[in-house]
Amino acid sequence: MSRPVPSSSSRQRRVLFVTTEIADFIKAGGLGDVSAALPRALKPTYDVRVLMPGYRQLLTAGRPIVHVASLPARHDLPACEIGRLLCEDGLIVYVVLCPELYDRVGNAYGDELGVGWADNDIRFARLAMAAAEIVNDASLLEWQVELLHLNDWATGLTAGYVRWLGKRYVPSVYTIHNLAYQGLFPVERLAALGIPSTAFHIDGVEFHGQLSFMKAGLSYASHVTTVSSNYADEITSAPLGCGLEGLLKKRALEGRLSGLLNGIDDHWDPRTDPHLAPNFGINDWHGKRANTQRVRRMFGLAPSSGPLFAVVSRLVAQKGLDLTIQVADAIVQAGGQLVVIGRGEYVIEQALIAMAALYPGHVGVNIGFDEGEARQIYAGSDFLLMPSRFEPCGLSQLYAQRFGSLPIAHRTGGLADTIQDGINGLLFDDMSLETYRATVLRAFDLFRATDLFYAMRRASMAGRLHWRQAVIPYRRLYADLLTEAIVRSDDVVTRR
Ligand SMILES: Nc1ncnc2c1ncn2[C@@H]1O[C@H](COP(=O)(O)OP(=O)(O)O[C@H]2O[C@H](CO)[C@@H](O)[C@H](O)[C@H]2O)[C@@H](O)[C@H]1O
Repeated sequence: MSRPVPSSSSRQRRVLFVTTEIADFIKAGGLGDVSAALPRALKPTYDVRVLMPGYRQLLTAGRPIVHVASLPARHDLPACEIGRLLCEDGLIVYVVLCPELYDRVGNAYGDELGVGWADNDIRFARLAMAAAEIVNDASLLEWQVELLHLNDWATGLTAGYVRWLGKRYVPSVYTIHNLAYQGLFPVERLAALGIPSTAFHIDGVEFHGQLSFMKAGLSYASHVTTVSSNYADEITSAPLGCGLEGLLKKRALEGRLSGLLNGIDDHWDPRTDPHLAPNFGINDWHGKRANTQRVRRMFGLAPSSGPLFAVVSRLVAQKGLDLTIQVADAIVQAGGQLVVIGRGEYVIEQALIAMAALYPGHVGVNIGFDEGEARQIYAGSDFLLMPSRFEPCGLSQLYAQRFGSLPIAHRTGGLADTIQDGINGLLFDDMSLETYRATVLRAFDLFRATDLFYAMRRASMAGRLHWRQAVIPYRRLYADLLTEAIVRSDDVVTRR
């Protein structure tokens, strides 16, 4: 309690960014990257602080955590402490300290084998309730939250708790990074989680007879965003609306659904990335080739002058790995090679291992999650395969482009917004094996047309979608919501 809270300019408005991953400490996918980059990009303008669960990865990161507040048990949510951790660059991360819920071996959502924790409703309701309590009681952290920014289903209940417990209106932004994960639980859990039964209706948290954390966020947040404008459009109808298209369409018509494209930050730069040997920039194709040879060695591939294809992915149905497994033969027959790093569903892992066994020396698979290796693969590959069935934004293709690896992707979601066919990658329109295979074979022609290939590589490396630009619409949205809050708070006080 004794450490002084680093002061912020009094003119900066206070934003609590609630998330379940941050790449500094724990990352399961793109949410971890965004949670590390977006609050930092906002910091020059807003006093943004992060709130997240006190996973083992944070407790053992070697950074001091100062206890700043205690919260009582509520319903079946255990009592917890709030700790404050200061990142090296000054970003403040508040940590919900509740060892029985978070101090476990595994990732943010499940055990080492990827099996979701059975008490995830309690785990993430505890996080959401902590956020709402911080919003409600300015004395807790001696820092009055003026705006909440929530991310994905695991934080969705926060918007509900703020409304149910709230003494004042606090505007909230709810960002959908992936609508397919909804956080559905049996209705019988309402009381345990402290959700009023009156909220269990079609305009509240009910989804086909179940409790939906995702829907709490969509129903109660002041504004919903997602991570590309194309995906924002796609989710207002079936099938990508995942059953929530009606509500999302309504939010869109109210002007309360926006697609704000993700960016990438300075850490993703082949000229300086410490994982690469050697570093390289645009036109240093010799340096890039040295990284290709290194990846071949890492995966035990034979020497080759053909193109190297890569996959860096969570291994889930969304990412279309089944199709990539079916084009492996065409890649090898045409003189190419393929490397994969990924972790996820057991069936997909096993199918990839079986694929690698069929093409020794030409296809390599690493079942794992390794940031350094992922970066080496982006740097060493010529093409990144991303036949996603849907893709809210996608960061892998952006990293690949920056590292001079041309993405080959399905024209969907953020992939369509960030890849220009024939300029900085290749796109195919329909999600069929034939079209995908034809596009992969197109890549071989491109690889042989050296001038065009290098021109595209240059274009992809130069086209930087940086968080410095990507943050601008978030700043505007925050400003609009804060202005609107002045009016709404009077209204809420009158209604209560
Ligand atoms: N085996 C492995 N080893 C090391 N690193 C690995 C890895 N597998 C994946 N990664 C890394 O995980 C991240 C993946 O991010 P993406 O945005 O491409 O997809 P994801 O589906 O996780 O994110 C969701 O949220 C983000 C953020 O909004 C959206 O862009 C996206 O469309 C949505 O599905 C990248 O940083 C990638 O390098």
